[in-house]
Amino acid sequence: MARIGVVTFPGSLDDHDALRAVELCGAEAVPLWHASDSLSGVDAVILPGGFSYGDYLRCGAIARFSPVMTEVIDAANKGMPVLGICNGFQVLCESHLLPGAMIRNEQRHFVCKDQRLRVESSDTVWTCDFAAGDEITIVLKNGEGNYQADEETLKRLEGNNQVVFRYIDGNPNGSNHDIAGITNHRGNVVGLMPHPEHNVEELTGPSLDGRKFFSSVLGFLGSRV
Ligand SMILES: NC(=O)CC[C@H](N)C(=O)O
Repeated sequence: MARIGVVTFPGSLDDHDALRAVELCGAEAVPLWHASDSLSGVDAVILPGGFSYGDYLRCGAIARFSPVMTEVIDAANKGMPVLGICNGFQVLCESHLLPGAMIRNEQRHFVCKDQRLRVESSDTVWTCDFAAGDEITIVLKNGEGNYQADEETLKRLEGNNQVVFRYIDGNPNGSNHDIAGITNHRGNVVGLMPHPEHNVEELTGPSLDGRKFFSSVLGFLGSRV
């Protein structure tokens, strides 16, 4: 059975939902601690949502220096699947595993809503069960989700098909090019602001669209073994 680790930083909020989603989708969920220098032999890592280190300095700026991140960066550079959800996406940008940066939402307040997205790329280990062009609904909840990158970086992301998710039916936070999620060149590291781990059960809704993130990576790991 594939083993997927979920890192808990001081101030993480959605680590338990991520662990639960991993289990619901058929993998072994492995809690990982920010101060650890081991990934406990996991096959993939999720950096969850929340307010790591109280969002001091900038969201994700302190978490990036956690001992466990040295291991995550090393494993990601060797091809391990890594998914950063919201605060996790912010940590991935601060770690330079993904380009660009997040600033305060354009309207200067926290946004919490069911967000429509278009899947732009199924060429990543976390989205291979989607088809490019699929439209999905995933919960969005953050204060600093406004994705910014310089023109050259945006051009490169668009040209290499590294924009994975785009906001549709309105841009909720001012992100450049309506970007909701991106991947690295290799397609093993994905970061997005909306929360797939909250969209895996009928009871809580608003969709089951989050399940495909987990089935995608399980398929990838299965085919790799
Ligand atoms: N839901 C989250 O992960 C929140 C991320 C971050 N703390 C923000 O407010 O932007």
